[in-house]
Amino acid sequence: MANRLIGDLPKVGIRPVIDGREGGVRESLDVQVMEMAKSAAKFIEDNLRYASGEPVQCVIADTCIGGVAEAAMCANKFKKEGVAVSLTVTPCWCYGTEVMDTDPLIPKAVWGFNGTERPGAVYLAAALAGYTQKGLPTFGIYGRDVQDAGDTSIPADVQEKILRFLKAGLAVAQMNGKSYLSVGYSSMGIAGSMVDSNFFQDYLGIRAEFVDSTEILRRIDEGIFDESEYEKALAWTKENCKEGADLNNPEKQADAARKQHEWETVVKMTLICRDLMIGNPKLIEMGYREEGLGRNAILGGFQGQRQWTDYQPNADFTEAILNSSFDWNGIRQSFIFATENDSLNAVPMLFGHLLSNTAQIFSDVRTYWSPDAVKRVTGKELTGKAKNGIIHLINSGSTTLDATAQQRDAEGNPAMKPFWEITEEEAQKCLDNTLWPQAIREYFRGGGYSSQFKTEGEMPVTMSRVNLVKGVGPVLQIAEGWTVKLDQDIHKVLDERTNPTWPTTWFVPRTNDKGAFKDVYNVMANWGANHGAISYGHIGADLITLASMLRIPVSMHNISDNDVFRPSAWTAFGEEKEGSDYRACANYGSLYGIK
Ligand SMILES: C[C@H](O)[C@@H](O)[C@@H](O)C(=O)CO
Ligand SMILES: [Mn+2]
Repeated sequence: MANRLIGDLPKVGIRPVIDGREGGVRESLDVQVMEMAKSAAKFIEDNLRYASGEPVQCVIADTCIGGVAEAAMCANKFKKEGVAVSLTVTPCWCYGTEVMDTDPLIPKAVWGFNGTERPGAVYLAAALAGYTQKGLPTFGIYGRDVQDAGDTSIPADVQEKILRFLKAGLAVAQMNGKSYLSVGYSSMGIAGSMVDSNFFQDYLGIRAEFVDSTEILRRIDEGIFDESEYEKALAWTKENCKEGADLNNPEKQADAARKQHEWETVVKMTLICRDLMIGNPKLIEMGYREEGLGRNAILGGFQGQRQWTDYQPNADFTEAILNSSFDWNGIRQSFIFATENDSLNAVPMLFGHLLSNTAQIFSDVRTYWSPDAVKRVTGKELTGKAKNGIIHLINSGSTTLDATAQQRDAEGNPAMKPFWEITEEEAQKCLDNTLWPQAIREYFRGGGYSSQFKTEGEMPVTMSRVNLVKGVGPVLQIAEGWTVKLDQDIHKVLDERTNPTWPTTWFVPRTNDKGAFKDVYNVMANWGANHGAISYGHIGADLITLASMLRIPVSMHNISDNDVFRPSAWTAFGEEKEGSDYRACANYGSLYGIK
């Protein structure tokens, strides 16, 4: 397990704040306050991991913070230690603005212990008023039930909020300073593939890097890849990636020599795209230092259609393998690599990956199938979760093989797990449940191999998407729901009406009878673009928290109001949560934008 990007992993800073009155009050609290910080740190280190697998690291201030000097000492320590998210904790009254964390770029929360002997919760209210007055949005955490003064346990509702805040805060920190790698540029007029470097820079702290697709040809032609890894990768591919039926018209079918060439090319493309993203020390040894350094890319996309795919094998294999949690080198952290260079779908994939540590599905949000239409074309009824209609998620390339639903959670349910929990057998099953048919040459003149599978199980998932709206900026949409397994007869008829060489996921969003979630049809009708990013698990509430940190308003979601956790200042923008979110995001503006 290793962080493969340049830059240290961001740490969580814990700030124990205290009533600074020495000569009785402070002394009576010092131990308890520091204990609260230590128990928070232990809880965090035991429960959270970075996407690269390491346990999250905490740093605690050297002393409790009773006033501005100790606040400055703490800020100094945090800077040296690489703290990027801060959690202030206290069971007692402290001096609001005197002990605050004033770094505007660090996501921050204050946990005020709900006791009444020493009023932590009343400090919390004073502190949050100060943060709001100074334009430093901060999350307030305060347990529902009063605890006894000596109680060092963390109640469940507080635990949930701490984890939600930190997952989102660490996602903000992990992406900051990294790159989006655009291989090629705009694909078939898809607006999301007209990569907006100002959006990436201002909202995410990510630089957009552009590499023309000819660089891939150069590296293939000049042998700028690790030849020994290529041999290993090709042998592994031959053994583990079974070729599917060639559904091209006979006159369009490639001959065996061409097919062999295409396999070799797509394997080389995979190595090269990965090297472009994160570099490769082997290339440096080979004398290609510039290439070997890579581009520090935490996400990327491949234009493909059409200039590349009209001429060369498509990148479906490359994208699918990079987005999976395993390859010829074994089980590893998945990459985030969008097809059609749809950067606005790569971003929610990155959000999902950093929040859940799992591989992500990229898909066209292709068809809404009503129960009546399914009945008409198959003669059969949709049942179970699917009974009110389904959305067909399908696309060439990019869908992670983890989405075959061959991994199992602790209870034996289908799952997509963080890579360190995936077993060799599970990875093998994902591969065994995938075929690789030749690309349909009417679409892909240069050929290539698409992954073909269906998501064989019911899993909780969350679909999300960023859209850029002129005059507003980015907005995020979120739909929690489930993948569903259809009767094979229904699946076959519906799948064959589309492109049966591609991976299929049947999705049912959770509906609630109102607005965009009135029914399944309305979810599809309200989706802002042709693509969706689908993450394992119900992570909608985490996405909402993350979006608020990045000042990206959420335009559509089906999360219960009780789970919406945003900086306390949002309440000052009105009671109706969607409107207040837009106003708050507009007021604070992008996190990294220089105005
Ligand atoms: C082959 C086609 O051009 C597909 O790539 C197309 O349906 C899309 O995926 C559009 O996003
Ligand atoms: Mn597409």
